[in-house]
Amino acid sequence: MTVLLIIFFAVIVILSLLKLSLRPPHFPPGPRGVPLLGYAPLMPKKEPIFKFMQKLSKTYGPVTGFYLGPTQPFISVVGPQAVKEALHNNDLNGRPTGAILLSRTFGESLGLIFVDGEFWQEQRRFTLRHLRDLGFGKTSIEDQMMDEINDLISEITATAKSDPEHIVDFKAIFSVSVINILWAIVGGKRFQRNDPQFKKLLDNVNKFLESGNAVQANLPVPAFLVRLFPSLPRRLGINTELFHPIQKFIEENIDEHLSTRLQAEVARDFIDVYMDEMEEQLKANVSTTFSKKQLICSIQDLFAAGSHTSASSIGFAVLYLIHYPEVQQKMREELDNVCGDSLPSLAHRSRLPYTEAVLMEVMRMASIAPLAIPHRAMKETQLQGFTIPKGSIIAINLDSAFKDATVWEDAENFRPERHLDQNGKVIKNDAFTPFGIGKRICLGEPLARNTVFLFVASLVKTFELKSVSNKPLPTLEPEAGIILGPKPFKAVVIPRV
Ligand code: HEM
Repeated sequence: MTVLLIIFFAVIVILSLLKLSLRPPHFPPGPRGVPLLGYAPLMPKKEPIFKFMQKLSKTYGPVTGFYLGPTQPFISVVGPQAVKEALHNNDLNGRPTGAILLSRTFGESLGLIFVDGEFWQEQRRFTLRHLRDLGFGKTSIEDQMMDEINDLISEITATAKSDPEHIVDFKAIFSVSVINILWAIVGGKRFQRNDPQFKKLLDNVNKFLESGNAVQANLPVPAFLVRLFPSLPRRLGINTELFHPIQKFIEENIDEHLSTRLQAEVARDFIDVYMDEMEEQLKANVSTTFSKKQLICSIQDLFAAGSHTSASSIGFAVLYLIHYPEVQQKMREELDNVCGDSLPSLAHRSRLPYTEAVLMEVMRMASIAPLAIPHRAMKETQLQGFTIPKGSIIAINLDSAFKDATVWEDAENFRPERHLDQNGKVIKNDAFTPFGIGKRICLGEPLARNTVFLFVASLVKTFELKSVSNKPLPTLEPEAGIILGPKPFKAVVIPRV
């Protein structure tokens, strides 16, 4: 083993020296790193990576290139034009396959997020089709959403009433509601808001997404080292062990589905649909991408991508509305005019342009997925006139497009009106792509949009949300991480009569 390690390190020293001096022709400009480790050790530890990359672009331009470790090219894409070009370039549709990331999924390329090629296409197409059939983004799931919203409203009302100042703690309050909507489609079950086991699982997802960064996750650590030292990803800031209890929970649910499924019974949810397909393909004896492990990892990905993102968006909306009470009031007036005495529904949505504009502005300002999810060059390709080598990791800075001064007037200010034309109709700016664009666009976009709309609109219709008197306004600065969430905050909640 010692000999193996010495040979391994000798090879990477040589490769590193070669790479640092010999960048491929037309490689994007960027900083040089140190031998062996590339630019990784020079990256800031405290500053958010997406902000640091925006700073680099001021020196090197919209496409910056450097090496992580001795052999891994890393490309940072900043600004609306470069971001759009990168997202539409199908050669950049791959995902990183490094051993650190794979340790999330049993050391294999499984799931929906960190897979690519034909495997990804088949699994994504199947998942999207069946989640849609089961209610994703459709009004058929609206009743379920409204149950969750009513449940949340009851809890917030009870908490506000039990406090003499009507103060409610908004820490992690939305996650269970949001995941219950997803889980109704995937696993056909609902969890109690205070179920400690379920809360712990969601907490693990949040911890994972709030730790680590796009650079550490892609350090080119060889798989044998991760196998030898399973805690290595955690030590490098990517705590993939947090997913172990989630995988166990998902597997138990799949087993329960198998044991309770009656012959000829129609599929109850996504787990049933998936297991049916798997069985059929196994019976037909064809080579298949379907497996129980893949189902566990797909559900894990839906969990990871779907809970913290939607919950953070709702949390940020509440936070911005506390900071901008006049916006909150204007939104409430529109909701009262259009919805009368009832809670907002999806049918009202097209008649609520101001509410829509507020939600768009929250997503622009909060920019919860500032670097999208890293892409990978499937083959050598061109971006903004530069050559991107095969295998490069691409960090696409969505946040930079949301704040670009050439596209947005007073970009740093919260101003929902910017999303409306003179007639008060919603307008869509090309640079505003919170769910990404192109083939890798967010798989949960319709569900997320409906969820965030119904929750925020219902909260504003039901409550007046205010800052706590004699306390500074809660910060709008996000909790750092791969996905940005609001820092824990409290607000005064006055139920409207
Ligand atoms: C407000 C909430 C959400 C936002 C802002 C958001 C944003 C994003 C973004 C920016 C990407 C990466 C696009 C790229 O790499 O180019 C993504 C991917 C993804 N999202 Fe979402 N998302 C949200 C909610 C959800 C929900 C609710 C689900 C599932 C239930 C979901 C599932 C996924 C999946 C599976 C991917 C990977 C798609 C692929 O690689 O093919 N997301 N999302």
